[in-house]
Amino acid sequence: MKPTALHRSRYRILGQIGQGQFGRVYCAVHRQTGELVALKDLNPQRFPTNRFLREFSYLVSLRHPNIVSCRAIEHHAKGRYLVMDYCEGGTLRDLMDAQGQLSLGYRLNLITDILLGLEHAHQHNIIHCDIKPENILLSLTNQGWKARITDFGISRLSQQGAHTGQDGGYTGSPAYMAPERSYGQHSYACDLYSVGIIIYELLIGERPFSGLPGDLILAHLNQRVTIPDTVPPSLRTTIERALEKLPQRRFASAREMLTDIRHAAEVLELKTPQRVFSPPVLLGESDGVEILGQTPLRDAVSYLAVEGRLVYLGMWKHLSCAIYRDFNLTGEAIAEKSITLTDPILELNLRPQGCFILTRASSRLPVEYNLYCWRPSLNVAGTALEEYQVFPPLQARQVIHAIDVKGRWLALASQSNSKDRYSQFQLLKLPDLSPINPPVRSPLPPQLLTLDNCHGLALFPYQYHGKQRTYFYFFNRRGLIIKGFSVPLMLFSLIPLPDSPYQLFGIDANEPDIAIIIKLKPLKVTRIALNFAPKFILPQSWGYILANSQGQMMLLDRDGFRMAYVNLSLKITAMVSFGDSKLLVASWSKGKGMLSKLDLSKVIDNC
Ligand SMILES: Nc1ncnc2c1ncn2[C@@H]1O[C@H](COP(=O)(O)OP(=O)(O)OP(=O)(O)O)[C@@H](O)[C@H]1O
Repeated sequence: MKPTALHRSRYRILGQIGQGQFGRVYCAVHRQTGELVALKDLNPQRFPTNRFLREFSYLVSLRHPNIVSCRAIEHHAKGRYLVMDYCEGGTLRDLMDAQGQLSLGYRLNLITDILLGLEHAHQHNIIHCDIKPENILLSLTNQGWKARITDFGISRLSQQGAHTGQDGGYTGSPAYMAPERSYGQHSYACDLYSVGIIIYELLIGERPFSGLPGDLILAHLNQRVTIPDTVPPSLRTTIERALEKLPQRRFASAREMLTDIRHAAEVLELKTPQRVFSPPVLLGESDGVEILGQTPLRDAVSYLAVEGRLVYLGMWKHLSCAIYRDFNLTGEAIAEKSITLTDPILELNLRPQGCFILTRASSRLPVEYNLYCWRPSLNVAGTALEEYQVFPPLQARQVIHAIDVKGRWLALASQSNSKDRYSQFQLLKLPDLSPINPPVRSPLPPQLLTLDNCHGLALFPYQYHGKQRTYFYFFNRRGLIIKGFSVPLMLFSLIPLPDSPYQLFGIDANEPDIAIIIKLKPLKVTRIALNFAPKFILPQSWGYILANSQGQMMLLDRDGFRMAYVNLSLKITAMVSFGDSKLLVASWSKGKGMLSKLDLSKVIDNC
């Protein structure tokens, strides 16, 4: 249940991100500035005031890019929140668990971030006492992830010295706990030991010791750390020194450990900035793709769309619709209809009313956009019929549009003149195009998209002073624009998942072989390394089909985990999915075209 007092607060809650021992954590956006924050709801019954004040006092005194800062306390009817910087990438644990293999340089960058944050805390006499991947959050930057330390709930001031029993039982995590912690000693070296375990885990893929808490404590005290030969020698010595049993034998400070890591990176000739991920290992060609049928094509098809048993094929100014016997598109088409438009096709959108076609006449001035709705059908006698609607022309230099999922309204941003980067943004009722709201002046968004039948999204990617961000503005069906938030990425086009439209998929414009999944409520960003830059992105109920024009195809599940890599060996010009696991692929090679009907179910079942 959302806390009611927040409705009147400066923040609008986007969703719950997590649940700690002491209360829930929400992702919220500042209503005026669009800044994202995490609101940590600290239940006064479960979170003692002394612990709350301790965490708060530590956090406000620590201002560093690698520490999650606390900005304020927000009081509400049932308690209080810590207002904190929001980290959209989740925890380091999430990144370690994700399938994408982080490049070595990038893993060292993350360690560097943690040590920079720790150095700052130690300079303020604060020992964190619970460094572990779950307490390292990730913020998105133009260069990738930035690691930031959080959760100073059991931290201590270094002057507090060695004593036990004041933590109320919150003594840290045994897997990352330095040996001396088990007999109540705290020093900066404890935190460096925990970083040593994280390095071990990041490089080797598992922790040096495992077992129940008691076994772990004994292992930290007595067991030798064995480091596999795969670890480069320069990093082996770093780990050995960080994991020394005696604190005085470890690095003297976070700065010293940092220098050591940087030296190791130099020895290994790891250049910065590093790619985030190593290219994924190809999963091999799959012979699981079944060809259900192939039909020759006369032209190179640029648009393909399927609605029930209707298949639309678009090329230049021509659109044809093949009508099949059933939804599996079995056999040959039983009827066909086609139209030739005055101008080239720019976009096709299937809605319950039919196929909305946007064309652009750039050879005439002023440039004219035309919207049509075309609906072929079959009568009981088996004759193909058609209904056709032409909307009034839109004269503008550039038009960006999105049609509501039920085809009841159209969001339109039109720019009349190239010197003016602003556009008129308006919602129009369909089918008569009567205005819903007076036009609003806004920069021209490269993409408008509808999320559900009441809400849409406008994307505004910007670049200034070398920094890049994409702003998300939401609008409702009455044309009211709600300022959203921004992410430090250049995104020009996002695709919603059909049954979960608040999950968007896109490609980082700066790294075209990195896919981005953005969950909007609450905001969570995932980056996925691909083997290629996809040209075709087909969202499915189970995940995503990605392909390039050379026929390389990758299947991802809904969270971006790689399921399969397939080489279709086709020069693809257009593709569309139908059913839950079937594809229609239009290809063109050496003057010959082919429409292939493929079944991916075996590939999907094998994943
Ligand atoms: N500033 C933040 N930005 C983004 N996500 C956050 C932020 N703070 C916390 N979270 C998310 O909320 C979850 C819960 O965090 P919280 O700090 O309350 O609990 P915890 O670390 O799991 O446990 P504990 O109660 O022991 O501190 C975390 O796992 C993390 O994913």
